[in-house]
Amino acid sequence: MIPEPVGRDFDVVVIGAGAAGENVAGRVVRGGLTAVLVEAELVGGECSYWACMPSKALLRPGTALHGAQTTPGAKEAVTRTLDAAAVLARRNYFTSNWQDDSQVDWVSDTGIELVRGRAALTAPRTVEVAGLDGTQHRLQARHAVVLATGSVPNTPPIEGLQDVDAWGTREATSAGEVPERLAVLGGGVAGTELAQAFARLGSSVTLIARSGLLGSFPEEAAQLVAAGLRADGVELRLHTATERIHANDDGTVHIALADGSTLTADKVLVSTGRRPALAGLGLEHVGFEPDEEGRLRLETDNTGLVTGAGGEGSWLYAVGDAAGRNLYTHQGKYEARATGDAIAARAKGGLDGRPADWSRFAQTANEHAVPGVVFTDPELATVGRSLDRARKDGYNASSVELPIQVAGSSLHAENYEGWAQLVIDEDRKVLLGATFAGPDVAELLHAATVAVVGEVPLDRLWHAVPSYPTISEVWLRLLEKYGL
Ligand SMILES: Cc1cc2nc3c(=O)[nH]c(=O)nc-3n(C[C@H](O)[C@H](O)[C@H](O)COP(=O)(O)OP(=O)(O)OC[C@H]3O[C@@H](n4cnc5c(N)ncnc54)[C@H](O)[C@@H]3O)c2cc1C
Ligand SMILES: NC(=O)c1ccc[n+]([C@@H]2O[C@H](COP(=O)([O-])OP(=O)(O)OC[C@H]3O[C@@H](n4cnc5c(N)ncnc54)[C@H](O)[C@@H]3O)[C@@H](O)[C@H]2O)c1
Repeated sequence: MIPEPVGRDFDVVVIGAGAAGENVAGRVVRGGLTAVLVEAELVGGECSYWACMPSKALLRPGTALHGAQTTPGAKEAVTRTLDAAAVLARRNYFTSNWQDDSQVDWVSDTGIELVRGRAALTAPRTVEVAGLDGTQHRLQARHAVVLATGSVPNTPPIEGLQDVDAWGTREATSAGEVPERLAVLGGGVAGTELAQAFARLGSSVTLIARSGLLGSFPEEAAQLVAAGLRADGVELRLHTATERIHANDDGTVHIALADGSTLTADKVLVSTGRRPALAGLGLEHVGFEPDEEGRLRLETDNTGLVTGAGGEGSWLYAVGDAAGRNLYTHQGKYEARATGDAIAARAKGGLDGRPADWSRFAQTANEHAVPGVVFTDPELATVGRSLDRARKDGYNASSVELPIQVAGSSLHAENYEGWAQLVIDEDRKVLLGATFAGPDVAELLHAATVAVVGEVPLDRLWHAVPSYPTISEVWLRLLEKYGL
């Protein structure tokens, strides 16, 4: 017999305790409301244990070593390759050995209630949880339910893939061993970063992508990353579909490509994109039906409020990967701050309808200034609109681009190669976007984000003098090339 659920009321029920869920719960509590977080796995979510933190921990030692190897005077001191065991151990440290105690402490210190279990909506404002300890919970939300359930990996329709013991990004980022031969399927951010990480740890890596590498980034920038991977021995099989995969008797994997070639690997990593984790959440009980492909999609307004949810008033929100706009931790946390503040304000009657752009309740940066960094070596950092996107969005846009060749870059590393681009709104003379590629350019990005968000006029940006001799001097060269 299924026991009667334990019923409790909260102002806000947040499903999913990843970065986005934690932040939305934190904001509503700060706003004077009560909140419960429901988590089926580890408090902290994908980023802490199987995504950002472990992947960057795997990449950073290789970047540091390569930095020394490209700096005469230091390179003579480098006599060995990476210590893979030490890198994996440091990665374990950064995932807290997949223990969530410190994040659980934060939740409790913040005054948020935690329920461990799998949650689903059974009616508007009603969430039932199958507790991991066997308890059934019925959580009633007075003001809002927030979906912060993250995303799940896409599985490409490749014959035989289901029968192979392939890695997803979870298995790759938590790997205990470095495979001798690794085949990576997918040329997006995850595939590119992990291909380089494992190549530098000693794997012989082949990356197979049905289109180009990092196809959503400017071509010149992506080419620098491709050159970096090739220099590390990664074989790039671009514009090549994968037709069939099967496991050999000796445990290796045979991969047949559409161009007729084949390869054998000890492990296959599938990193072919992700989609919002919305299945099994009971959304059919509150008015949503899957599309013809069986997938659920939610539309949200600029506060994260889901449009079209059944029941009285505005009560269903989605943030982070679950909202499906920008699959980045920092942007999910940004959405969570705005959504949490909007829920608290609405609960007190302090916010009616759609907030003004750039108000604290609106996720306006989602439309204009999303930053992203590909943590390969060289790095690729971009914010805002590409030239193409800007023109498609109706802007009278131009661009200016340059190789990064300033005193700061030549001091930074021998044969420093980089590329930078600004995208400019010709009508308002402000920045719409910026891209930098090159060793250690990630930290250049926030200056560009500030300029895009602040809509700083170019003739004022001219007065933002980059220190000499830093790589940031490329800003000056770009503005000079533009005509200032
Ligand atoms: C390999 C890799 C590397 C990445 N690196 C970066 C990076 O360097 N920088 C960056 O900004 N982004 C990076 N990302 C993206 C980043 O990981 C995600 O954008 C981020 O984790 C999303 O946070 P979230 O809180 O929305 O979802 P998640 O972190 O996925 O959290 C969702 C939580 O909800 C829980 N949950 C789901 N369904 C239920 C349910 N029904 N009941 C209860 N709990 C539930 C899950 O267990 C999970 O803990 C990377 C992604 C990958 C795959
Ligand atoms: N540094 C970071 O911030 C970082 C790092 C890793 C991942 N992420 C996030 O995680 C998300 C997932 O990363 P990802 O690299 O898996 O996704 P992605 O969308 O960046 O790349 C997916 C790749 O898989 C390919 N692909 C898709 N379907 C395919 C199919 N059927 N067959 C073959 N190839 C196929 C695409 O062409 C693309 O190259 C991204 O949206 C990204 O925002 C961020």
